[in-house]
Amino acid sequence: MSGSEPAGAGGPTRRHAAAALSLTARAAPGALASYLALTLVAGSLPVAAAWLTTLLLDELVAAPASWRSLLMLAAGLAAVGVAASATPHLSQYLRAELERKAGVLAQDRLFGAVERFTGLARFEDPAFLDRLRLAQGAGGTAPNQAVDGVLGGVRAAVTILGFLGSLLLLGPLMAALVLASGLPVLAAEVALSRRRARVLWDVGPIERREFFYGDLLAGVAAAKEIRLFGTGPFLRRRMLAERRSANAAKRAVDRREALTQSLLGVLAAAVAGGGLVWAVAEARAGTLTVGGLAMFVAAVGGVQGALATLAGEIARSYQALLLFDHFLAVTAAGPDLPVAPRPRPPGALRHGIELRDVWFRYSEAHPYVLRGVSVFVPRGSSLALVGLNGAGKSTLVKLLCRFYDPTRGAILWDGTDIRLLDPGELRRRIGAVFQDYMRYDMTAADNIGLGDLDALGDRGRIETAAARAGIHEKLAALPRGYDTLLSRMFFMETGKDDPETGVELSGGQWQRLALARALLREGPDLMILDEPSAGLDAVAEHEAHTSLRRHREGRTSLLISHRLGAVREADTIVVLAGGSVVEQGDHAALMAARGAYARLFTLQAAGYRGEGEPDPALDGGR
Ligand SMILES: Nc1ncnc2c1ncn2[C@@H]1O[C@H](COP(=O)(O)OP(=O)(O)OP(=O)(O)O)[C@@H](O)[C@H]1O
Repeated sequence: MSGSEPAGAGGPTRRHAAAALSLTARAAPGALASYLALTLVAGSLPVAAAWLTTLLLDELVAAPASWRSLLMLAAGLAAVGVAASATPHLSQYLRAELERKAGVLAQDRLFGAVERFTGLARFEDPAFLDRLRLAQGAGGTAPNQAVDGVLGGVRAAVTILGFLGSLLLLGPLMAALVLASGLPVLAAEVALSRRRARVLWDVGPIERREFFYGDLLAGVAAAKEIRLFGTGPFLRRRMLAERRSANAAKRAVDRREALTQSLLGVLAAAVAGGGLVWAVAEARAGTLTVGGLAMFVAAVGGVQGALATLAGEIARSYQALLLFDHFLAVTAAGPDLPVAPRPRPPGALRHGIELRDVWFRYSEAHPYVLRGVSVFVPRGSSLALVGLNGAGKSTLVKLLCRFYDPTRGAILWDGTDIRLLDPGELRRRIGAVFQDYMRYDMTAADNIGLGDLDALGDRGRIETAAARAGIHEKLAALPRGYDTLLSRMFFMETGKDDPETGVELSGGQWQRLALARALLREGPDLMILDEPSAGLDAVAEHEAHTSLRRHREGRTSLLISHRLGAVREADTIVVLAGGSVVEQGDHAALMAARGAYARLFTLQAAGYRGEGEPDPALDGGR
C-alpha cells in the first residue's frame, strides 16, 4: 500500500487510544464519566444475578427455608433485572451523546488544522487527500467507537473476572478450563480483526473509486456529458466492477471469519458440555449444591460470552483506531510552508513587487514550470502577463499569493522576501479573481460578501461592487434580489415551502459575480485578474474592462488574458513562454519589436478582421 498506510505495521498504539479517550473526555466529560460508571454496573449485573440465583436456590433447598431471606433474594434479583433492562437504553443515549459531542470537537480540530495549511500543495497530494477524506469520516465516530470498544472491553472484563472468581470458588480446575477455552477465541478474534482492518484499508481506494463513479452518475456536474456521449452504461459497469472487487476482498475475510468462529464455537461448546457433565457428577456426589450447579452453568456461559464480547470489542476498537490514525495524522501535520520565526505584516506597498530569478516546480517529480523569471512591478503600475496555455501565468499568480514558495529565487514586497511576511496579512493586501473562481451555493449577497467578511452585512458596499462588475441590475431583478439563493442544490431555510427559490446563473454572470467579490475588498495594494473576462460576451467584456481599468487606475495590478485587446493598455506586458520571460515592454514597443507578442496580437486581430483586411496593429500599435 501507499506510504500513507495507517498506524505503521504494528497497528494502532496506546497513543492512539489515549488520544481518542482524551478527545472524548474533553468533549463530554460528564457523559463519559456516567458512561464509565454505567459500564461497570452493566458488567457486574450478570455476576450479581448468578450469585443471587445461587443463593436463592440453595436457600430454597435448605430446610427450613427462611421466608425473609427468600424475599430479600427475590427482591435483589428483581432489582438486578430492572437495572439490566434499563442500562442498555441509558448506555445507548450516553453513547449517542458522546458521539455527538466528540464529533463536534473532532470536526472543529480537523478543519482548524486544514485551515492552518497556508499553501495549496497538501490539497494536491493524493495520499494526503486520501487521509483527509478518511479523517473526515473517522474524526466524528472513531474516537467514540474506540472509547466504546474500550469500555465494552471493560464491561466484559468485569463480567469475566466476576464469574472467574465465582468459578474458582466452585472448582479451580473448571475455572482454568473455561478460561483456556475462551483464550483461543480472544486470540483468533484479534487476529481476525487485524485482517479485517487491513482489508478495509486495502479496499478503501477501491470504494472511493466506486463513489467517484456513483457521484458522476448521480450528480449534475457530469450529467450533460454522460447523456451526450452516452457514457452512462460504461461508467456504471466501472462502478460495479469496483464494488465487485471490494466485495471479493470482504467475502474472503468473512469466510475465514465464519470458519474460525465456527471451530472456536465448537471448542467452547465442548468445554462447556464437559464441564456440565463434571458439575452434574459433583452435584450427584453432594460436593456441589444445586445453587452451585446453577452458578456453574451461568459462569461458563457468562465467561465464554464475555470473552467473545471482549474479543469483538477489541476488534472494533482496533478498526476505529486505525481510522483515527488518519485524523491524528492530519491534525498533527506541521505547517505546509516554512513559517518565519517572527512573520511581519506587510506594510502598504510603497515601491513595488519584484520577482527575482524565480524558479518553480510543483514537486520534485514535476518539471520546472517557471525558469528564472525576473520582473519588477512598480507600485501603481499595471502589468499584463501573456503566453500560450501552460506557459506558467497562473502559477506565477499562485506564487505571488504565496500558495507555494519558489523552488529557487524570491518574491519581494517592497524589498522584503514574502516568506518573511505573515501570509494572512499579505493576502489581505491582495484582491484577486482566479481563473477557476468559485461558485458558492449561497445567496447572491453572500457570494459577493465572501470577498471581505467585514462587508458581508453591508448591502451598500456589496451593491457597489456588483455595479462595478456589471451585475447589479441582474441581481436586483432576481426573485429575492440579493437574497436569492444561487443554487438549485439547496433551498433556503425561509423558503422550505417554495423550494423553487434557488436560481442558477449563466457562466458569464457567475464570472461577473466573482469579479464583484474581488472588487469588494477596498483598496487592495495588488489587484490580480486571471482571465477575468474569459466567459463574458463582447459587450460585457468591453464594459468589464472599462470598469476594471477605472478600478485599477493608480493601483498596482496584474492582468492575465488571452484576449490581447484587453491587455494592450497595460504599462508593461510580459510574454511568458516555457516558464521564462521572452519579451517585456508596452504594447507599442512589443509590436515594434515584431516578436512573439506581435505575432500573437496580429493573429488574433486577423481572426477578428477576417482575411485580407488591413492590419492596424502592425501599423504602429496604439
Ligand atoms: N497543481 C499543479 N500540479 C502540477 N502541475 C501543475 C499544477 N498546476 C499547473 N501545473 C502545470 O504547470 C504548467 C503551467 O500551468 P499554468 O496554469 O501556470 O499555465 P497558464 O499559463 O496559466 O495556462 P493557461 O493559459 O492554460 O491558463 C502546466 O504545464 C500545468 O500542467
